[in-house]
Amino acid sequence: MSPKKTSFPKQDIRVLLLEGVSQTAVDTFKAAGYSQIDYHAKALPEDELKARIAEAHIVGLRSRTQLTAEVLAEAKRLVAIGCFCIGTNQVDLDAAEVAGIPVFNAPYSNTRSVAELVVAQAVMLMRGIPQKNAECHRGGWSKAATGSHEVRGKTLGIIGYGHIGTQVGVLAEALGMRVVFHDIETKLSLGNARAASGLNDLLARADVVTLHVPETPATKNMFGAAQIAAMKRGAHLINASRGTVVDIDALAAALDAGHVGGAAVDVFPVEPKANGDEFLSPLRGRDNVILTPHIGGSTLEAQDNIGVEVAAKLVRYSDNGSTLSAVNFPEVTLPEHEGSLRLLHIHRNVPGVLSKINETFSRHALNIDGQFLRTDPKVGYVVIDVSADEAQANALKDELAAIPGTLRTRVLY
Ligand SMILES: NC(=O)C1=CN([C@@H]2O[C@H](COP(=O)(O)OP(=O)(O)OC[C@H]3O[C@@H](n4cnc5c(N)ncnc54)[C@H](O)[C@@H]3O)[C@@H](O)[C@H]2O)C=CC1
Ligand SMILES: O=C(O)C(=O)COP(=O)(O)O
Repeated sequence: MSPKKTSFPKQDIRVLLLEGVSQTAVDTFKAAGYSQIDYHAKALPEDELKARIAEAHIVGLRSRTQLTAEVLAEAKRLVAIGCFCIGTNQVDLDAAEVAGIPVFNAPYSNTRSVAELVVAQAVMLMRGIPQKNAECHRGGWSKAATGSHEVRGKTLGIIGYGHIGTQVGVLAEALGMRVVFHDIETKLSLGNARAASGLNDLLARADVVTLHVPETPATKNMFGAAQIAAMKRGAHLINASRGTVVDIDALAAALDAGHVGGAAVDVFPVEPKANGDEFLSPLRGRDNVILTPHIGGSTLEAQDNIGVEVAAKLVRYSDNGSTLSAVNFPEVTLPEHEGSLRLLHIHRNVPGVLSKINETFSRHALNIDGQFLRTDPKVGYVVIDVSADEAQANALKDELAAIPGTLRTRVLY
């Protein structure tokens, strides 16, 4: 990537990186000419987050930092947000959109890491290894096959058959498991996996149930006492999706009652804010539960790939205006604009804005080399490549900024 000049000099663009995102992200920004990088190994307390985000043009975070509407209200200069992970539920996506801020994530880079962990957990749970491990640590020794099973020939039920769920299915089939899945969308089955006829059908059949849905209003507490009761007695539950998806008290009760044979849980309704803070959960202290501190995607391979993927998307937006793969914003894929200046105009999607933009251009009688427009119900994003010098482009930018409904304007040289 060759450093390109933007209306706002690159050396003044401040990049705030939180939660110890990979060094590959820093390297990607630096290689693209961004030198002002404020790097933090941890999430920041809210007060400090507000103070730092007020100065930032680009922010990168993982799943812990909550970018609420209140925090975003402080982010007066912010042009883009990068979630260096898959989930984007920690960001108020609507508030970001109406502030004219696209949000990017890494939809694939850590999926394999989660899938490997989940399949390993299925094997461990079916063998009763968590209990045997705990017993040995206490000096116990109980060599027996009771309650210990191969996964071969057993049924894995996958709820949410997306990027992670499908990979879990493929790996599980390689171990000889039967795979059934449930999704709200019609999905192409990979291998011999089969769609269940509904969630209850899956629960009635599965020896191990694993959740891979995003956090949405519909998935909050979607796995409660009724769903747990519908599982086969002694079946195991794995949750590496989001902590809010499972009613954790209902799970604890079902484990105590022996209805659920074991569980592996990586995500929790409330997670400690920082390493070293106490982890509180009703699931603590049970030998048949594998507890992990939200590390499903935390492998060096995944983190390095995510660093490059998300930083490259942020650089591309900052340098070129492309919003390809933004999760909350009209998506525009843009060619390079050699020989033209590029004006970006983000506005509320209300009647009359486009005609005012076009009037502005016709007043200046400049040659338009390219025009790109995408809208969604809330926001319109117009990109105009124009043969103009810097002074003309800046004059145009000021006029565009004055159009009622404008959220943001930028010029890319
Ligand atoms: N533990 C960890 O460290 C990690 C956790 N995750 C979590 O895993 C989630 C899933 O990741 P991907 O597979 O990449 O997402 P994805 O978007 O590719 O797949 C999610 C699937 O769930 C389905 N779905 C949505 N609502 C549903 C519902 N109510 N019932 C059944 N299916 C439903 C969707 O149609 C989609 O097929 C992420 O959103 C994130 O929250 C992701 C990476 C790491
Ligand atoms: O990718 C996700 O959605 C995850 O849950 C991983 O989050 P993290 O980057 O480990 O904070």
